[in-house]
Amino acid sequence: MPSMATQNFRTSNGNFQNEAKFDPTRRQKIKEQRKSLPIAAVEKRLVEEVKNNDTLIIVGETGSGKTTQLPQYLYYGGFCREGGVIGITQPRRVAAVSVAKRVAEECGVAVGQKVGYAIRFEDVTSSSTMIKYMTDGLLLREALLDPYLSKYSVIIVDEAHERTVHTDVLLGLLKSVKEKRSKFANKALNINNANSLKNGLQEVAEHDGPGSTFLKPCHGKRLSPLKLIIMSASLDARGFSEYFGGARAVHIQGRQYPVDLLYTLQPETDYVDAALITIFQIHLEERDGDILVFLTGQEEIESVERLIHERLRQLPEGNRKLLTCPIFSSLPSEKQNKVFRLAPPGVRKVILATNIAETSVTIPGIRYVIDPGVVKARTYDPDTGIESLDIVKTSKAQALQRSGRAGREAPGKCYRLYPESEFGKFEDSTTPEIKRCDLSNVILVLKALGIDDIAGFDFIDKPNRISIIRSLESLFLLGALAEDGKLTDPIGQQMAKLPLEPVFSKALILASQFNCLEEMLIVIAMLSVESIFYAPREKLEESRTALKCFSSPEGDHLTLINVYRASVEFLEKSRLTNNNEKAEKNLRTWCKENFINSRSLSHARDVHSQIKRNVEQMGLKITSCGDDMLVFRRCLAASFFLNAALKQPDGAYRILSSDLTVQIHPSSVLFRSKPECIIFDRLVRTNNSYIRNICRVDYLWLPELAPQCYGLSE
Ligand SMILES: Nc1ncnc2c1ncn2[C@@H]1O[C@H](COP(=O)(O)OP(=O)(O)OP(=O)(O)O)[C@@H](O)[C@H]1O
Repeated sequence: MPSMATQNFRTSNGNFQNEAKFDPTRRQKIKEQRKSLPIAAVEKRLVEEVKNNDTLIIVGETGSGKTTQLPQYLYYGGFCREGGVIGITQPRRVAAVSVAKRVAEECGVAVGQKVGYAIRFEDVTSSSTMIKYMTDGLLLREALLDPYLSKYSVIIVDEAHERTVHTDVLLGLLKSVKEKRSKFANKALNINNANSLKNGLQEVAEHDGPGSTFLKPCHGKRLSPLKLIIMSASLDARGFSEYFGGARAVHIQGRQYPVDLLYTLQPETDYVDAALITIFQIHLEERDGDILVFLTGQEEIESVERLIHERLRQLPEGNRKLLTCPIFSSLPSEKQNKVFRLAPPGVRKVILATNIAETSVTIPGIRYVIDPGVVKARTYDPDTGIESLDIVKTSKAQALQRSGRAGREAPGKCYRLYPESEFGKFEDSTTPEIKRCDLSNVILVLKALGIDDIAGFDFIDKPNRISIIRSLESLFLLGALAEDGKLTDPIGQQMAKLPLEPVFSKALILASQFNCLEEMLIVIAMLSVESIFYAPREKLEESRTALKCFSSPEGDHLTLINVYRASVEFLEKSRLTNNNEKAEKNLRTWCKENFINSRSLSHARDVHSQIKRNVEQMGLKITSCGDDMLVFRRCLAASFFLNAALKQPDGAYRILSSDLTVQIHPSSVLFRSKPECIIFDRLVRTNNSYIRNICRVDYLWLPELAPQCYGLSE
């Protein structure tokens, strides 16, 4: 075994990362696999292209090796020689984590050494990290602390075709950072002594205008020009090239293995049923290989999982070796990681995934992909200010990405559950998310970066003007923006520092004034994860009885506090007589008995410690309101006032800020009691518009605590 120093790294949430594995046979296999990738043939040319061009657009087939190989080529090509880091952004956490793990393995190091990743609430990097995978949202946050992104020598924006709101904002930001760094480097080249270097820096800062924080290069290093690479398998290279002033675009030819595309003869009326039939058809008729099925959400995935198990029971014993593996964004990462493990020999794995498995990831073993051609996408109605999730058709680019999850280790097949003629009618690419989402968060980040003229920001696609106005309005009402549109000090500045939705950040800041920050930290952590409670259909009554032990007549927020505190109390007691591992195990059993999703709860505990650290760093006072929950509810009303609703004679609710009529979701503890006035956390649209996470408030508190919204006009 080669001797190489390995070290365990602790993540911010205290977990240890995998140690590097040095199985020589596997290393040899990986080495050969890397050599056979289409991108390997053009390694030298690609490095030259990056040397010669400050902005480069790379388009290459799915699986050709862009995400895993290019950063390594650049590393060996000398792009980290002066200590610069190669940063690669991904739209999704699961891709950032799984690709970093793969590349670390290819390099023979433990994750967190030379190769690491950072996602919200989890940083697995160290001072020796030179290749860093991260989500695009995380890089945006880094820009708040280091506006020149000075530690990076190269930034690769991967899967740019997805056009997430973060990718779009990042592209605009990187365009300007790149120009400034080039200007800065040119200036520095012309300057011979330290004094004039200082003047040169001053000049750049003055040119950048008031409010610029770009005076000093960070980390005490000289800034070199930033190399920017935009990458995807399905990119409108021309549009991106134009946006970057005629940037060079290169195409990597060839794919690793062929993928056969199969279409249905007729349109399917029930895609879930069609998916089920196809799963079993493959399972019973096709040779070895795992199946990846794209579905639209957690509920659909869980129901398909149940149906698969039901149908399996009807098959002869020998045909039952089919293992289901769900993956969706609210699933805790340890569970998400399960899909990357190979099934035992002789067992076929069927992965039921949302579009989080659509790009970048390689799931070992996948030979078959089932694509119903639909996806759940964010939509935003600027007239009501309401954001919702709707099921829509995928674009051609998405279909291509989905089929590209097969054919990565061997030839594959993609079953499209629609006729070929339908495919022709799909949009070429997905509508950029920035055109269909609430912009408050983005605006807050841009303002914190000193970009005040939001409408004038150089977006690759401009968002809707009404959406901008609406989001500016809500930030103003939340007290984050002053009348001149600038971030307020300290509220707006503090809100921008927290990696949370603006309303959550505001709630934490207000809670320190209301002396209930301890309670609010718990609530925000619990609201940041999904499905704390689970209610299996076959045990509905039992789960309802369990919930009653925690439920508060005041609503879901207080109920969540009760659950969190009861779990902490249980864990502390258990630790008195057990070691930590056993105590955690006991907690999982306690969760199971109480129909609480132990993984979600553990995720909430991680989020809690992270945001607690954040508010402590900001100097906020963490105190408890004790038994006086009225104070806490008043604080909720003062924060979530934009989500206040009044009961209507028919039992429905009217949202005061938009006049929209909604129903309380059946999962709420207030579903039956239906108080007069409430605030809620989120709206979900299925056949009905439902509000979730609800707390009873007093109608009269609204004009008192949110006069900017509900004050009586004179
Ligand atoms: N975790 C893994 N296990 C096994 N093979 C892997 C793994 N990750 C990558 N590979 C191999 O490396 C190849 C290249 O993957 P990579 O993600 O770099 O491709 P890509 O061009 O970025 O694809 P995409 O456009 O789909 O993101 C895959 O096709 C696969 O053969």
